[in-house]
Amino acid sequence: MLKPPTSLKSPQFAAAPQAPPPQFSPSSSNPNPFLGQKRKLSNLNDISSCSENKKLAVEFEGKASKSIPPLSKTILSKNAKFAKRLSKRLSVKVSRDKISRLTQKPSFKAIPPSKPSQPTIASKKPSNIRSVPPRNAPNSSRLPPKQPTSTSYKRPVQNSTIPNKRKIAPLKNSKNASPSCLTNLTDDEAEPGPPELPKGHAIDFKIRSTGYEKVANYWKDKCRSLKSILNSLDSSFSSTLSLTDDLKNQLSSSKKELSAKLDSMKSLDLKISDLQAQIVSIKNSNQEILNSTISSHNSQLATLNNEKSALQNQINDTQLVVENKLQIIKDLEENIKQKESNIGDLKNTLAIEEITRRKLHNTIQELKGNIRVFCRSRPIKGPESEKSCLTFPNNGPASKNISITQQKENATGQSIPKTTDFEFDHVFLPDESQDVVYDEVSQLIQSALDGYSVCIFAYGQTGSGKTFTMEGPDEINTPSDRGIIPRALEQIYSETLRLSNKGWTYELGAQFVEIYNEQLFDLLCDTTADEKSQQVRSTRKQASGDLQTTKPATKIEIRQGSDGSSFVSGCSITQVDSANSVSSLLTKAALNRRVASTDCNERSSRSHCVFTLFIKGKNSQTGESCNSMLNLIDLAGSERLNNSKSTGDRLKETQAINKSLSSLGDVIMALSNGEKHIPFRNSKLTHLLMPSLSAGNSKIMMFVCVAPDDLSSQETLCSLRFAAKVNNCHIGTAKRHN
Ligand SMILES: Nc1ncnc2c1ncn2[C@@H]1O[C@H](COP(=O)(O)OP(=O)(O)OP(=O)(O)O)[C@@H](O)[C@H]1O
Repeated sequence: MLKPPTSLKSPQFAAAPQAPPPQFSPSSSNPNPFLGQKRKLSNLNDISSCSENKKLAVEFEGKASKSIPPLSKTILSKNAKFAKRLSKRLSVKVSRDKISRLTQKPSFKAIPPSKPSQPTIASKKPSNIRSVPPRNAPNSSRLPPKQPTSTSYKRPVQNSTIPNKRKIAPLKNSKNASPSCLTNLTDDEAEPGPPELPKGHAIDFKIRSTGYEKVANYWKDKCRSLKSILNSLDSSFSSTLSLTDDLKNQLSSSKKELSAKLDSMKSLDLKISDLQAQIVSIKNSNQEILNSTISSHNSQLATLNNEKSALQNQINDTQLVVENKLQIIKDLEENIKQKESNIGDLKNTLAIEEITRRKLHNTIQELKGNIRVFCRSRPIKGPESEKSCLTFPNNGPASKNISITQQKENATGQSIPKTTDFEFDHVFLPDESQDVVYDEVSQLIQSALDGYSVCIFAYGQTGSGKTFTMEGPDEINTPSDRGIIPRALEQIYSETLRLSNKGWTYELGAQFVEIYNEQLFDLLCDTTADEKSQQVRSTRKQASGDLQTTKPATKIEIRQGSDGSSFVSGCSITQVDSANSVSSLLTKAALNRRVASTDCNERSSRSHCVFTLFIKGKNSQTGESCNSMLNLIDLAGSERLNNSKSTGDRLKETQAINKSLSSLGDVIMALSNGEKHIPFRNSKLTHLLMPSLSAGNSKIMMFVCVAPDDLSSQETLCSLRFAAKVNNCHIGTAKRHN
């Protein structure tokens, strides 16, 4: 809030126009009526201006005093100071002291013409109006010395008062005149007016006129300075008015802002009331939710308490049941102890029964013959399908007969079919699966686990199905494709696990030897392919008589032990202690055999493969033990030398094969005939199989594999004749090896 300028409220400001002395009123005695009239007009203007200023000051004080900016405040302050000074000059110094002195001069009558009273006035002029000295005022220093006043002269005080009162009266009634202004004028009226000048006195008149002229000039200057002051005041008031207008504008804008604020306040009040209503509604809804939640929780709590009591009842019941069960368990434990003792007895009985079973099984095998010959014909291939030399009389599930028909020329040169019939322990038809074949073999495998040495041969010409029967096809897609060797290994391994429940523990060691050109090769060795290839090349050169071998082959030899038993030195034996080891060793053997076949043409057909499984078992319960061998032999092709028309290396291969096959026949015949000397050492094959083929030690099974095509009829016939010869052998009962 800005305060209005205090100077504008001062009563002295309004007193400024009261300066004119009362002695200048128009009077009939005034020798210069023009000057008196001018003085009157000037006083009126001053008073009017004073009233106007007062009016503006009051207006300013009433309306715009509350918001004057600092600049206008400064201007007003300056104006106020100036007005204050002006008021002092006019009201105090001029209107009272100076003018009264001028009017109280001694009577002109008493004053000599050479001593006018004007110098006295000039010498006592106030310092503050020094800036406007009367132009004709004589210098006080040059004034003549003061003349003594005449005693005859008296100042007519009351006469001079009346005209002044008459002149000021309208100002009293002026609407804008301030009380202080009127008061000052009244005080001046109380002073005595100027003495009337004596008439007809030339010298006095001259003196008086000179004095009046000086006073008039003095007041003229005063009026001019007052007018200039008045002009400056007008300009300052005009600026104040413009400021007032600005303030009015600001006030109106503030009013607008205030109304806008009021409107926003109203809207805020509305929002607040809405929010309060929302709060109340939310409080109510939350209270409802809380109440519902509390009630639901209370109901849940009640339910849980019911469940808890029910569970407590169940626990009590369960504890009773548990106590009963514990009692039952005690009874059962006693029963178990009793049963365990019974089981021990039964185990002993079972072991005895197992011994009995083995004996019976062996009896059955002996009744079947310790040399058994099975015949298996492979299926007819595409080009051979037109004609087959084989027929199967008494075709059935247990067929034993097979017939081969050949075209023979009679004495007259006519082609006459000639059929030769053979009977074996079992004849497998071409479409019979590997499973059916293995069913007949598995009983003999069981004999190997029971402690008997077993030899299973696959004999036949090349391409008749020997490898298919012993190992399976080249690509085994399903377990049913597998041949005798993988199935036998699997059976023995699983059987050792089963027999472990009966106290048996077994050690299984596998050996896989290839006999090529009367040389032994280890198919389970870790020899690299290069070493194997070198080994094979060396063997081929040795076989062909070229002694300049670059690297000697790894020597695998059959040696005689101190106890007379033979064994293979330098050949690795792989422990079979898991199902994985069974498959991995067969994979390794097939890989080694394939590498050898690459360097030696058709080697797989020209070599014997002997898989030997060494079985050592011990029964911790019965104290029994067993030590046996299972030999699974895939023989080389049995082509006749004359028919093969081989030459060179192939001829030597054929000769070596025939030699070993005939040695095998000779050994079997010798065993059958009961001869004292069995020619095991005539070939590497029979020498290798000597421990298994020794008299009375083995169970022998031979698969004679035949091809059904006409072109192979002669070789098929030879194979069937060899098998029939073996089938007629009786090598006595096999001995069990403990
Ligand atoms: N019973 C059978 N059923 C189906 N296919 C057979 C059967 N026997 C043999 N074969 C197939 O006949 C072909 C020759 O068989 P395999 O190689 O076993 O004869 P092999 O007598 O071992 O010959 P090699 O003496 O040359 O080794 C193979 O393709 C084989 O899959």
